[in-house]
Amino acid sequence: MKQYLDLMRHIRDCGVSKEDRTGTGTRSVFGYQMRFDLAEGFPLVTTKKVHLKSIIHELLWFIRGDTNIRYLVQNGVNIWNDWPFQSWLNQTGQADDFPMYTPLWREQMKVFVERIKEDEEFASSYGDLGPVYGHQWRNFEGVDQLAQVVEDIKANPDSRRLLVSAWNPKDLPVMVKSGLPPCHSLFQFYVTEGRLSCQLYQRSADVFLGVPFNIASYALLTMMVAQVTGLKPGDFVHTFGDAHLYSNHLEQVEEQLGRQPFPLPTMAINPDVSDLFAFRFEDFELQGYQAHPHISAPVAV
Ligand SMILES: Nc1nc(=O)c2c([nH]1)NC[C@@H]1CN(c3ccc(C(=O)N[C@@H](CCC(=O)O)C(=O)O)cc3)CN21
Ligand SMILES: O=c1ccn([C@H]2C[C@H](O)[C@@H](COP(=O)(O)O)O2)c(=O)[nH]1
Repeated sequence: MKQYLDLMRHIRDCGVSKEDRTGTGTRSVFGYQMRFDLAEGFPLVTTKKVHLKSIIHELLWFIRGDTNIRYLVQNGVNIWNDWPFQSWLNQTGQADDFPMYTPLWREQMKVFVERIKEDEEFASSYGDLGPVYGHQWRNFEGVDQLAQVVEDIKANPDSRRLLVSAWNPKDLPVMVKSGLPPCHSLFQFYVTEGRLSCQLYQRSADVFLGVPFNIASYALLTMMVAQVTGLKPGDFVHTFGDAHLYSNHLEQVEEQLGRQPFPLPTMAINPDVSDLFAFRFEDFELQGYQAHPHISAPVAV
């Protein structure tokens, strides 16, 4: 994963200091590109341990067209909880009693997550993130973009129009209110010599926390779409708008840059699945993943 370490080093050395919505402060560059040949292994960061389970469940959740955190928390994935939790505290007048990230806040988060798991009605009132990725991929103003692009790849592999957009300007105001406007905003497929490549445009990237997830997620999506269209996985090209390191991640970045990457693992996918919408968690097996210990960092909200 030299590409990823190079990106972190590039931002550290060439980035400029930039304020941001969360008030945390960043070092940032505008415009950058990485490329991963999926035949060389599965691009999961090895210089810190990355929790792949969350990535697979999140991707399956997007593909289902789901936008409620209930599926995620029922599968032990907690990466999307902060936003609905905080918004529940705000809506129910509890925000002052549970200041963000205090031990009390964390305790109350557990209460919230348990209710999401157990109480379907509560989950539908407070667990929904609004029309985020899953919604736009499967139902962008009534269009199932994901089903359509799979059919288009099969029928017309030379097409230069194989795009899926999560960026729906009409839905932006409501996304801003109940979650976040999409960071991985648009992706395009490309077929040549029996190989399927995918390029993602990511408008905004938290390079330490979010990007290892984003790379693995799109690499996996590319492999899945390749399998169901009878192609071999090609390159995953990752293009960035505002690529940043949060100022409270800089020590963690140094620690990671001091580590030697391990060889990439491989991803085995159940070869019997031929429908993109039929994949289950059990269909994926990561093999030979060797990684340095996990490094934790606060997520900017
Ligand atoms: N500031 C910010 N960065 C992000 O990466 C991000 C957002 N906001 N908002 C929406 C989603 C949610 N994503 C997240 C949220 C949390 C983690 C996180 O805390 N990761 C830890 C633990 C992961 C685990 O529980 O397995 C990590 O060390 O990677 C990662 C990505 C990516 N996105
Ligand atoms: O998949 C994701 C989702 C989010 N992020 C990061 C990028 C930014 O740091 C924040 C979003 O804040 P905005 O002000 O809306 O840009 O989340 C990511 O890296 N990957």
